[in-house]
Amino acid sequence: APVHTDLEVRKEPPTPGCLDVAKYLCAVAVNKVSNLFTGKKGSAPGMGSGISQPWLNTLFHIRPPSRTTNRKSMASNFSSIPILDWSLTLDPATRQQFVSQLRHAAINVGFLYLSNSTVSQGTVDTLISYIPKLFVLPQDAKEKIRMANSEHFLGYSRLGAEFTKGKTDIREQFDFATPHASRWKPGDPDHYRLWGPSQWPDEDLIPGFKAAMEEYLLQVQELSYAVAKLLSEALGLPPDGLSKFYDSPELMQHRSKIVKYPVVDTSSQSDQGVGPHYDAGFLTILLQASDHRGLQVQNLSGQWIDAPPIPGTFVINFGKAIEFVAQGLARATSHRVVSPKGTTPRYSIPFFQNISLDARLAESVIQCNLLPSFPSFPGVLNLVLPPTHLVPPEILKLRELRGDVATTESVNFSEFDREPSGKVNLIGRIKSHPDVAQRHYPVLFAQIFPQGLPAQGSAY
Ligand SMILES: O=C(O)CCC(=O)C(=O)O
Ligand SMILES: [Fe+2]
Repeated sequence: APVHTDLEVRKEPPTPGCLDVAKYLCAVAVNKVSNLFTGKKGSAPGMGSGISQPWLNTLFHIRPPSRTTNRKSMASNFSSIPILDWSLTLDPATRQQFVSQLRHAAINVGFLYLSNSTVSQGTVDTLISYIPKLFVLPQDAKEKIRMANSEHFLGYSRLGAEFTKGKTDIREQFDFATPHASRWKPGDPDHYRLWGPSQWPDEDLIPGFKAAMEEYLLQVQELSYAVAKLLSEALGLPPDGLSKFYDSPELMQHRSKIVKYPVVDTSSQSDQGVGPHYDAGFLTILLQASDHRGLQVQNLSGQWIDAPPIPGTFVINFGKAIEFVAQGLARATSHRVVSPKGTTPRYSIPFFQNISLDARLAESVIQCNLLPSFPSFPGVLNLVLPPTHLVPPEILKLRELRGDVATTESVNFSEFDREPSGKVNLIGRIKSHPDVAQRHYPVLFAQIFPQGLPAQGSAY
């Protein structure tokens, strides 16, 4: 598979000339004025303006987060994951304390535990009680809802179907998502087909499971929006500062999966539950659904730190999309799962909060880079650009205090600098599940896998 490293994609673009700058500003102005007439929400044009993205990167000093070896001391390096108490958010006297802790976790760790969240423990316990029943369903009942049936990449993946970094991931899983009717119609881009209905196991084989999972997804979805508001404040923005990246709730779909990591015996050559990777979106909310260690998180200098299950908590981590729009201030942290030892499997339920399929992240970075460069022409600029910074410069400075981050083995979701979010996610899904892609997205499949179907997909 043509897997790019972050460094490979960041080739030096040609230096733009005055004419190019003028061309860009004209394109922005036309876009802005046409938005006034069409009533569309304003956004600076990027790829759509006929100007290449690498060049926009140079023009507006877009600097994707660096992942080179350490140059500075790691004063803030971490050896454990902070635990944040959601009940602090309920009292105006302590809310700001939570926001500060969230800021620290987002900038310096990229992971946190959340206790006392809004998700009911009863809902969690009910869902956990279904997990063993789900995996002992007869194999033909599982295959009936296999992912290959679904252009939305939802459904069952048998053990060993994926790999990361050239090695098989030893896990079995069911992908489900929040309810959604596909918006795609002929002529729409392929990535609109990414979201659509889940495939559920037969109700009479596992009565009540669908309702339990849907209730869980609903509550975790609510929590994810509430966390995004606080994260926005932690990044120095108003509570709704990230809301432009989401469509209205009925147009959004968020994805989750129920994962089983079987025990591998000591003679096994591999204990890779899932190999090192980043998550894609803004937030992942993970339920560790059994009492097994296995999740590990890479700290700033590249050491693997355990994130053991803590009863009554969720693990929250940040994905490549938020790292990109926050210009590396919030970290997408590399993580992996090591297979459990002992006699019982490890279970987990990650929930991946999506952003709008149409969100073009590079454009929000352009806006916040351009404004401080031309402080003396605010009137003119207000005409051509929305007067919003994404992350205020004084908060962005905290990135420098953190220092650089060690090189990691994780490589994925590097296309946010040029593709809409939906396309980036679709590419990730195609690489993870090439058999599904070959069936439902033959053109993109052929671009990504010109040699044909690889033996396995690479789990993202
Ligand atoms: O199972 C876990 O604890 C984490 C899984 C994970 O990182 C993922 O599927 O993206
Ligand atoms: Fe992950």
